[in-house]
Amino acid sequence: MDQLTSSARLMRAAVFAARVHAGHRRKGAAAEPYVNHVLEVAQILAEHGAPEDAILAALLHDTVEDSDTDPDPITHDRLVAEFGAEVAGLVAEATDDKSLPKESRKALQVRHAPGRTPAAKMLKLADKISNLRAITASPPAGWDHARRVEYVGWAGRVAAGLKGANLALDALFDATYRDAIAGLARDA
Ligand SMILES: Nc1nc2c(ncn2[C@@H]2O[C@H](COP(=O)(O)OP(=O)(O)O)[C@@H](OP(=O)(O)OP(=O)(O)O)[C@H]2O)c(=O)[nH]1
Repeated sequence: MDQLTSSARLMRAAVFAARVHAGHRRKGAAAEPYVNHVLEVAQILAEHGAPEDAILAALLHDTVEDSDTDPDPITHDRLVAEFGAEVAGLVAEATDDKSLPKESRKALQVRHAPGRTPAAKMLKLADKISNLRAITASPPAGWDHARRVEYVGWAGRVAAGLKGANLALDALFDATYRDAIAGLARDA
């Protein structure tokens, strides 16, 4: 990997993610290809001065979590081999333990946020920015108003523990959160 240019590394990660997520769709009514989300998270980071390893990890951040039932799941060791230990470590920080019940996973995201590394904080904050934008623009089919309110409130509690690593991202989260609240108020 070391001899690749940074744009070659980025494109390698983008293609890797596109292949892993080839059969995945977002939950929103528009059912966008899942890879659109990871590209958006990477774009948010690139536009707000995040380190390159965080941008690569953004492209890859759901590859382990979302391939766990595949015949050939993506493992941490595979990411280390393909993209290096730094990037694989950031993906690991952003990966939920899907063996836990959903309520525990959600509580752990809030509890673990303040102790994440700075690059992982940026990645998770950009992830929440993308998910809040999606809640406003194309809410998951079947999510009633109360469920959207619950999600937005929970995302705000996770984000509170992620702030301080990148002030521009903090400000973008706050603006996105305000838009999400305004959207919920309009729909109430
Ligand atoms: N808002 C939104 N979320 C979607 C969409 N499509 C897929 N998702 C995923 O669904 C999760 C929210 O759905 P929930 O029912 O609350 O949780 P779960 O999928 O983890 O069980 C988000 O997790 P998360 O914990 O917020 O993010 P992550 O840390 O897993 O990436 C996100 O990864 C979409 O169109 N809009």
